[in-house]
Parts: sequence; structure tokens; C-alpha cells
Amino acid sequence: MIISNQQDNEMEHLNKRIQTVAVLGAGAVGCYLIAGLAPKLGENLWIIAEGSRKERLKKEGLTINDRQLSLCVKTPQEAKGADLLIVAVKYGSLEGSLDAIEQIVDDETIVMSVMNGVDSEEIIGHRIGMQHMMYSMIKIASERTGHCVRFNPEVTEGVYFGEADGSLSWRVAAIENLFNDSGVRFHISEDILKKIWAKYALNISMNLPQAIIGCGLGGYRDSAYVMDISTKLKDEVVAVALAVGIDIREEKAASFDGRTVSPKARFSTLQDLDAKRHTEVDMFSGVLVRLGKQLGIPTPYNALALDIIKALEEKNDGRFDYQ
Ligand SMILES: NC(=O)C1=CN([C@@H]2O[C@H](COP(=O)(O)OP(=O)(O)OC[C@H]3O[C@@H](n4cnc5c(N)ncnc54)[C@H](OP(=O)(O)O)[C@@H]3O)[C@@H](O)[C@H]2O)C=CC1
Ligand SMILES: CC(C)(CO)C(=O)C(=O)O
Repeated sequence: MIISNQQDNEMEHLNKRIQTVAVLGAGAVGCYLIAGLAPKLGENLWIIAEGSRKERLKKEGLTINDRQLSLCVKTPQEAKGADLLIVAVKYGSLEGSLDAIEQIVDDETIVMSVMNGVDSEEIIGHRIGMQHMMYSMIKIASERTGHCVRFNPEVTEGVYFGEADGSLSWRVAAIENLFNDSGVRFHISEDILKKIWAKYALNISMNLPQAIIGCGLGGYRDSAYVMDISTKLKDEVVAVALAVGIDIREEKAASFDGRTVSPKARFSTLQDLDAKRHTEVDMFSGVLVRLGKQLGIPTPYNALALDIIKALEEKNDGRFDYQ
């Protein structure tokens, strides 16, 4: 019965095209998708914002790799029924974005969260229904300063997306059709959950030690101690992933090829601390520690990383400073 419903659904949507796309979160990552889709979609690409954020975006626009882009800014109500909604906010803004997400989706809207971490799909799906969610992640190093965003399109791998069960559904075909002939690099993945967890392991093991120590990526190459912290954090992700049924033991370890990644590179957690912003450590070690407790997997190194980065955030906030 379930199979026949799925087949009916596939037949009904055969050749369905995505005509309207809403982007919630026009920041470092959102702008990669905006710049790539704008020439293809024109007025059918909607940047979601309300209140002062909307006014600011309309007034200042966005400058992406030195090019000023004219935007079609819509409130969530105005964007109701978009065919595809892409969510690219920071973890700390996700809870506060759920009302907007709920206002945008109608029965047919596909929702893709390109956020890092492993739980944004569940958080969004819990509010609007998991049937809307298309699993995805993005490999890019993009930086935002005010309304200017900069990334290198040449070395950007782009978006990975797919159904949780790996099926090549009408939704996968529709997103493929959207990204084809656009500036967005993409990869259809038949094991997207593995990809998301492998990226999670990369973020936890590479973002956090360098954020704690305050060094560029070269630290992993030069110091066996920095690398050892990284390995211990990663082993805990691998163990928790196995306990939820995802085997990332064979996933390629992050390599730092000096030709593409500078030893001075600072990933997002360290960039956040440098800029005295709160980090997404709750999405990284915070979630892992919680899952570890639920599954009976010890995660002491992540618990410590979480405490240290929270303390660094408090220090940046001026809660204490005994220099
Ligand atoms: N930067 C990178 O290279 C990478 C980032 N990621 C992940 O992507 C996600 C986004 O990160 P990033 O793009 O760097 O973050 P940014 O802070 O650059 O962008 C987030 C954007 O979301 C906007 N926003 C927040 N709340 C709302 C809302 N309710 N309605 C509309 N817009 C909203 C912010 O607007 P405002 O500034 O006005 O508050 C901001 O423009 C994170 O999970 C990150 O880990 C993944 C891969 C690489
Ligand atoms: C590691 C990287 C740059 C990859 O996209 C990232 O996700 C981050 O800086 O947090």
C-alpha cells in the first residue's frame, strides 16, 4: 500500500519543475546559492526578510565577490508556496526562524537546509513535517563582512543533496533540473546521511581544536598534540554515528593540501571567536554530547571542547577578563 502511494506520488509529480526559490539566510552560504541561481531565476528568486533586515537588504543589497546584486526581497507571508525553500541561517537563529519557515511552506514546498551539523533537518521537520525535507549539506569556504560576501567559485565543491533512503525521486530530479545550467555546483548523493555525518566529523575535529588554540590549519600539520586532540574528537563522532547506524569509518579524512587550503585558514568557529560572535558549538559538540548520553556512548573530549568554547564566548562577551 505504501509502495503504491509512493508510486502514485512519483507519477503525479513526474517532470515537475521548481519555478520559485526562497532563500532564508542571505549570509556567507546563502549568497553562494543566490549568486548561482539569480541569473536563471530572476524575479523568481526570493530573499526572505522582515522588518529592519528587509529594509537593510532592500537599501544596501548584497555584494557578492565584488558584484552588486539586485534582489527580490519578500516577507515569509509574501513567499508562501515557494517551490523550494533553502535554509542557510546560523544555528543560533534557527529556532527563531521556524515561524517564518512555517509561513513559507505549503503542501508542496521542498525544504533544504544547507546548515552544518546533523539536526537542522529534524528541528525544521518537527515543525513543518519531515515529508518536506530534502537532506543536504554544502562544501564551501565563504566569508561575510556586513553585506559583502566572498568565496572562491573555482575551489567550491557546492551542494550535496539526496533523499534519506537514497532514492532518485521526483524531488531529486526537480532540484537537479534547477541547479543544471545555474552557477551552483551540485552532487546528487545516494548516501546523503553519511555525507552529512562525515562533514559533521570534519567540523568537530577541525574547527574546534583550532578555535580553542587560536591557530590556522597549519597547527594540525606542525603539532602532534593539536592533531591528537582532533583525532580524539573525531573518534567520538565516529562512535556516535555508528550507534545511530551510520558508518563513517571509511570516509576520507580531511587532508590539507597546501595548494588549496592555506595553513593560515581559519574555519567558521575560529572566525566567530575572532569576530567576538557566538559560535555554533551547540550544533557541533553540544548535539554530540546529548546524543552520546542518549545512546550510552562516552564523549568526554567533546564535552570538554564544548565547555572551553562556551568559556571563550563568555570571555569575549566581557563576562570576565583578568588580563
Ligand atoms: N560560511 C561558510 O563557509 C560555511 C557555513 N556553513 C553553515 O551554513 C550555515 C550558515 O552560515 P553562514 O552563511 O556562514 O552564516 P551568516 O551569518 O553569514 O549568514 C546567516 C544569515 O542568516 C540571516 N538570518 C538570520 N535569521 C534570519 C531570519 N529569521 N530571517 C532571514 N534571515 C535571517 C542573517 O541575517 P543578519 O545578518 O541580518 O542577522 C545572515 O545574513 C551555518 O550552519 C554554517 O555552519 C556551511 C559550510 C560553510
Ligand atoms: C570546514 C568548512 C569551511 C567547510 O565548508 C566549514 O564548514 C566551516 O568553516 O565551518
